[in-house]
Amino acid sequence: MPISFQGCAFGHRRGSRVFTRLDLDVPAGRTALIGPNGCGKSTLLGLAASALRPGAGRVSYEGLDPFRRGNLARYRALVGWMPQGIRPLPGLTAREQVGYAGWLKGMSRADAWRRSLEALEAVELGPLADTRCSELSGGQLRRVGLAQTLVHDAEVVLLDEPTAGLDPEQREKFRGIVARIGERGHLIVATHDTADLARTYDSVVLLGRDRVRYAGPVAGLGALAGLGALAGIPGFAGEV
Ligand SMILES: Nc1ncnc2c1ncn2[C@@H]1O[C@H](COP(=O)(O)OP(=O)(O)OP(=O)(O)O)[C@@H](O)[C@H]1O
Repeated sequence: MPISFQGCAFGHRRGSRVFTRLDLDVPAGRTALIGPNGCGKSTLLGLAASALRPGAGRVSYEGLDPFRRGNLARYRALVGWMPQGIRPLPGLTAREQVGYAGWLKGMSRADAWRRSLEALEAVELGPLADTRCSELSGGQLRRVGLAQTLVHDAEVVLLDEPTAGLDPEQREKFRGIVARIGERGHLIVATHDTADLARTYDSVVLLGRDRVRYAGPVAGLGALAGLGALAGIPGFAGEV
């Protein structure tokens, strides 16, 4: 199991809890994380990325707990995270921004620089490597964000709504890139883009308020759709 949540409690503010006791083994391979607005998808990814620390319980990747002494840097080198809202760093080109992300993850400057171009090529942005990020479109900037998570060869890639706000053409391109990333390691993608889940993902985790309603193969979601359990998930067309 790539990422495991054991009895996790978390609230962004004192007195409010997104999770009171989350138990979840995220399936291996490509997993879509779906659920209604505000159910905690971004929070779950933030916990998986070790950007958020559970108030109780633990999150681990193959047994590695990021908050155990001395583990944090190693954990973050293994787990890449693309949060919502990638911002261009002032004055930096796409390659510089991606290389900087690699350096922050502990790569040498030379390795980060070399790998940054490969990561940009993996997201089909090689030709724009020397363009300033501030001049890129929203979809292109999202791909820079994706390259930032790939630059250090993470074994698990977490993407928070990577296709939100993209036009259908860019969305389709993104799906292809996501499918290729899934071939190299584990991938967990929070998404409202639920059309055609079976084409892009192996498994689905359906989150409800403070609980996991389903975790398993995409095909198993069909039965839930029949029970109306998917009502209220924006964009969910019913068919998977
Ligand atoms: N920084 C924050 N401070 C306080 N509350 C927060 C913060 N971030 C999220 N929340 C609250 O935590 C809950 C879960 O939010 P989260 O963003 O994880 O849900 P989500 O499923 O990703 O939502 P969406 O589908 O709308 O992106 C919501 O009630 C939200 O209002």
